[in-house]
Amino acid sequence: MVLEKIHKENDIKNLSPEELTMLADEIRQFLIEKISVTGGHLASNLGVVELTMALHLVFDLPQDKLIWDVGHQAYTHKLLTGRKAGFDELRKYGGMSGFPKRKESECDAFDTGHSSTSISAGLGYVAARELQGGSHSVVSIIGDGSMTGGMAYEALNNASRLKSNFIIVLNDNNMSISENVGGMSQYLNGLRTAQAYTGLKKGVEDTLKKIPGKGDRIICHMKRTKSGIKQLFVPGMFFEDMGITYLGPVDGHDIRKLTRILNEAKRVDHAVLVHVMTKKGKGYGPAEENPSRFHGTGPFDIPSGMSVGKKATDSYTDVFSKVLADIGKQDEKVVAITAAMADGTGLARFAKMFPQRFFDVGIAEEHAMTFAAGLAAGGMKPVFAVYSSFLQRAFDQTIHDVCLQNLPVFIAVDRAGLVGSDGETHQGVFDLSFLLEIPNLTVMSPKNRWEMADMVRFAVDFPYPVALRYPRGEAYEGLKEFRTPILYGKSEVISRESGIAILFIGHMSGLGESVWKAIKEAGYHCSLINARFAKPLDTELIRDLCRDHELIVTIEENVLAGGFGEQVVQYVMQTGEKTRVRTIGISDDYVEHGNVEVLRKEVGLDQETIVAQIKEDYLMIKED
Ligand SMILES: Cc1ncc(C[n+]2csc(CCOP(=O)(O)OP(=O)(O)O)c2C)c(N)n1
Ligand SMILES: CC(=O)[C@@H](O)[C@H](O)COP(=O)(O)O
Ligand SMILES: [Mg+2]
Repeated sequence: MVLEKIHKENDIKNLSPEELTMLADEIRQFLIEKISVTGGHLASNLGVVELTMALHLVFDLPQDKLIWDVGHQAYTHKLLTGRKAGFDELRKYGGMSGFPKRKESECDAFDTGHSSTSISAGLGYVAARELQGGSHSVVSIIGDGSMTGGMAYEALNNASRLKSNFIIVLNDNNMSISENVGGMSQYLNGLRTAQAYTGLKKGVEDTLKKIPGKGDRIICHMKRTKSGIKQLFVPGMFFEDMGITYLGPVDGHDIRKLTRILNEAKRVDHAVLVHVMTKKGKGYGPAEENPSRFHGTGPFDIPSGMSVGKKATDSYTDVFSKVLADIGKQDEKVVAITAAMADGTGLARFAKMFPQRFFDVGIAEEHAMTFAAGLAAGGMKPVFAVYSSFLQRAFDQTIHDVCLQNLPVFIAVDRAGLVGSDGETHQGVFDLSFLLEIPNLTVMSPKNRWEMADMVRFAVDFPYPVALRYPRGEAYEGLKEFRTPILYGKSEVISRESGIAILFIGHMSGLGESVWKAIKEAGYHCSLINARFAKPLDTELIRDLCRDHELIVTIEENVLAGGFGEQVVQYVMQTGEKTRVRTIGISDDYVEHGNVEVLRKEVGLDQETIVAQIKEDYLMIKED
C-alpha cells in the first residue's frame, strides 16, 4: 500500500509517478470505506484527490499556506498530513473535525466551515507576508459554488492590486451542493467549452499570422478589443481585466499537468487564478451519478450507495417543506428563496412544484435577505429558508432592509440549535441572541411537528417580519394533545401549578417535559409552559407566574448571552417581582462536533444536570 508510506506532510514528494497514480486510487478507496461508516462530505473530497496531491507536491507545508474554502473538501489534505488514524473518529465528539482546524494541525492554515472566505483570508496572509518580509506561498482553493458568494468578489477586487504572488485555485466541478447557479457559473461553463475551441483558435491565429505585415497587429488588436471574439484568444478575460492572471483550464485529475501549472503560477508576481476542472464524486459510481446526494452523507452501503440506519420519521424540515408546498398551491403570492440550500432546507419540493416562484440565489445569504425584502416591498410573500449559522451572514440586511421597513419577510431558520457533526462553524446557537434584539421582528419556535405546521401557516400570513426557528433532525412527536391555536405573542400553558415553572422554547420541549416529570416525581409542584414566542415575550403570563412561583426555569438551545432566558430575567427584574429566574442554555463558548445528544450532555442541556440545578436553586430559595 502506497498510503502506508505517508506518515506526515511532504512524504508524498518521495513517491514515483507510478506510486502517485496508485496513491490516488488508494485514497479514494480509503475515503469511500471510512465515510460509508462515519458519514461525511464524500463527493467533494473524491473530486479533489489529485488536486490536493499536486498541491502537496508543489508546495512545502507547513511553511506554505493552503487555505481551503468551506473546508468540506480537505480530507485528502488531512490524509497527506499524518491524520489517517483520525478517520475512524471523523466528526465524532473528541475526534477529528470534518473541516480544517488550526488546533488540529499546523498544516491547516485557516479554520473554515462557511463559504467564500478563502480569498480574503489568503490575502490577509499575503499582506502579513509582505509586511514581515516572508517568501512562502499562499494558495486559496475555492470551489465554483463558493465563487457565487459575495465575499469572494470583495476579495478579488482587492487582490487585483497585489504586487506579489498569490495563487487562487478555482476548483470547478460545475456543482454547488445542487447544480450551481448564476452568471459566474455560466461564465465558467463558457471557459470550459472554450477549451474545445483551442484547435480553432490556433488555426485562426496561424492564418492571421500569415497576412504579411498586418497579421500580428490584427491579433494584438483582437486581444485588446472588448468584443466576444477576445474570449477566443484570452480565456479568463473577467479575471485578466481585473489584473488577475488566469491560467487554465486544466484537467484536475491529471497530476502531471496540475503540478506543471501550479509551478507556473508560483512564478507570477501578482495574483493568479488557476482554473481546475474536476468531477464531483469521481471514482465512486453512485456519487458521480448523484453528487448532491453524496455531498454530505450519513453511513451508506458501498455497493448500492443506499443509506443504512433507520429511516427517521419526518424532520422539522420535512414538515416545513410539505406545508409550504401546500400553501404554495393556494397562495400565488408565496415565493421561496434559498442561498444554495434547496435540498437541505426542503425547498426543493416547492422548487419542483412552482419553479417560477422559487429562487436559488447561490451562496449569497446577504443578497437573499435583501432580495426577499425587495420581493415583499413589491407585493409578494417571500419565505427565505436558511440555516441558522448561515443567517449570521445576513444580520445587517435583516435589520436594514427587512425590519427597519417592517416588511413581511418570513425567515425560516433551519438547523437552529446544535447540529452535531459539522461542529463549531455550523451550530445554530446564536440566532436567538442576534434576532431578539431587532425591533419589528417576531421570533417563534415550535414544540413539536404539529405546532411546526401551524407556525409555518401563521408565519406565511403574518404581515410583518417573522423568524421561525427549528432544529435539524426528527420533529418531536410528544405533547401531541396540546394544539391550541397560535396567537400572536402568547405562550401555551401545558400544566399550571405553583412553586417552580419550567418555560421552554421550541424543541427544548422534550427536555422540558422530562425535567418537569422528574421534578414532580421528586415531590415538587411544577408548571410547564411552552413559550412559543421568544419575541414578543408573553409578559402577561410571566407576570401571572410570578404571583405564585418562586422559581422560573427557562430552557433554550442557544447561547445564554442575549438569549430567551435573559429576556425573561430582564422582564422579571423590571417588574420588581421576587421570583428567581434560572436560565439554562449554552454558556459563553463554541460547541465542537459530535453527536447532538452527547453535545447536549456536555453543555448541560440534559435532564440530570437541569434537575440537579433546579433542586439546588429551590433549596437555596427556601433557605433564604
Ligand atoms: C455561508 C455558507 N452558506 C452555505 C453553505 C453550505 N455549503 C457548503 S458547501 C456548499 C457548496 C459549495 O460548492 P463548491 O464551493 O463548488 O464546492 P463543491 O462542494 O462543489 O466541491 C454549500 C452551499 C456554507 N458552507 N456556507
Ligand atoms: C459543508 C456545509 O456547510 C454543508 O454541506 C453542511 O454540512 C450541510 O449540513 P446538513 O447536513 O445539516 O444539511
Ligand atoms: Mg463545486
